[in-house]
Amino acid sequence: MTSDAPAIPTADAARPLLQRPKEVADRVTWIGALDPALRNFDIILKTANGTTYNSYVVRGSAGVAVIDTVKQEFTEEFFAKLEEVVPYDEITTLVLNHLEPDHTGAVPEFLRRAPHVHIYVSPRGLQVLRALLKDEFERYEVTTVETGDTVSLGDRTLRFLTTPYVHWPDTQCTYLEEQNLLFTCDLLGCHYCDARLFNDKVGDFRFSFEYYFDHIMRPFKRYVTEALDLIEPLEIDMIAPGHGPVLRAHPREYITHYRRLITKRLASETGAEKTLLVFYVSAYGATAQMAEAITEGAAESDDVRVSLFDIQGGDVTPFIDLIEEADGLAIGTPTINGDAVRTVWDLLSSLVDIETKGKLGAAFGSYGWTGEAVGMVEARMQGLKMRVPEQGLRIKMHPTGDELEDCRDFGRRLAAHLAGRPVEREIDMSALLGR
Ligand SMILES: Cc1cc2nc3c(=O)[nH]c(=O)nc-3n(C[C@H](O)[C@H](O)[C@H](O)COP(=O)(O)O)c2cc1C
Repeated sequence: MTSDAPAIPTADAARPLLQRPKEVADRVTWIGALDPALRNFDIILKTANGTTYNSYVVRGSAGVAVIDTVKQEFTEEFFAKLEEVVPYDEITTLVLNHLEPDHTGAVPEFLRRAPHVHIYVSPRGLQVLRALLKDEFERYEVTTVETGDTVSLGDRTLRFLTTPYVHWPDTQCTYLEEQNLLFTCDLLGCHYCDARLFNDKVGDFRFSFEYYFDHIMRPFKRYVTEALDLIEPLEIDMIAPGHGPVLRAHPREYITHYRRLITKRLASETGAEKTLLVFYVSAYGATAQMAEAITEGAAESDDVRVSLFDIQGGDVTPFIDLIEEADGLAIGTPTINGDAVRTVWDLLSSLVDIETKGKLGAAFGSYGWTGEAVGMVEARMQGLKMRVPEQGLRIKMHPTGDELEDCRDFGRRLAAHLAGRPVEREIDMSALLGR
């Protein structure tokens, strides 16, 4: 063997990349876990590339902080990495940017091993931490922090930024001042597992980044905007999220891209100020007739643009962008076996991805004898915090000529609600006269 022959790898060195800690910046070390086989996250997300649970150690001259931990099943792997980087008695600080179990699974055991650490969470995080630790909570020193609060590690300073609802109420970001490094937890993260870790080294994760935004951040756009307002003025050399690649190449591009995703709007050709979408399903055409008459009535006003869609048996996901931008939503369904039709439930359940609070909602449909479906759709709309100003319109079997006129009136009233005009109602003289 010549002297320059490759060294025989030791068992340690043979461990796959990132079964070891990895330095991401000067005295900042990644000690997270890779989960390449994961195909479904939080029940709701597809994770074709698996994910990572990112945790970091920051070493200062007078203290060592651990930022977030990992999902419970990766606890041992996490401790193996942590112990390579720092002995427990040197750790002074535990920062929990977000208390969701995928970042706090190792926290109870971590605190048993390092009970002396000082924990920093947001005020809302405190409630979740209490629920996580139960009786053990009282044993630990916990401080709540808000935007502008700092913790000194000697020659390193952690500054906190409260960023609620991205995507849990408790979320915060932590900024390592001396290195312009922002720990964002779920914000600007994504489910993408690649042991090369850095955004300039891993495969193409753009799809995962947008998919994560669409399903995790999009329902909270208002809050994400506030969070971006808070972090944008910072000098940022690196963004270290809780999932997916560490963003060291062009980190600000990712913030800009979030802005683009938040403000994305479809092109509109009309000058109408408000939009109403009418969706329906219909087995025998009765609800379809109602939908057409409602559309006709609503479309009489110039200030509301009305669109009609038959969604029977179809995939509803293409409508989500449209619904997000619409001001109002009317949904028609017959009652079939005491329920609304499945496609209507699909549509309603897919609305969790967008903000529906305050949008106008209305339900209508034909029925034969019990007619529960309309009330169910209304209840769901109310559950989504939509404004439901008109009682749902139900018609027994196929509508008569008069009933079709009722549908047009219903449409006219929906348009008036949307445009902020006075809502005219026909006065029921027989009711007034007590007949
Ligand atoms: C399979 C089936 C089940 C039904 N179940 C109910 C029911 O539980 N309650 C009810 O009020 N009407 C029920 N109906 C009656 C329909 O709601 C009624 O025919 C309605 O007019 C259909 O509207 P469409 O033409 O828009 O589909 C049922 C109809 C079918 C075909």
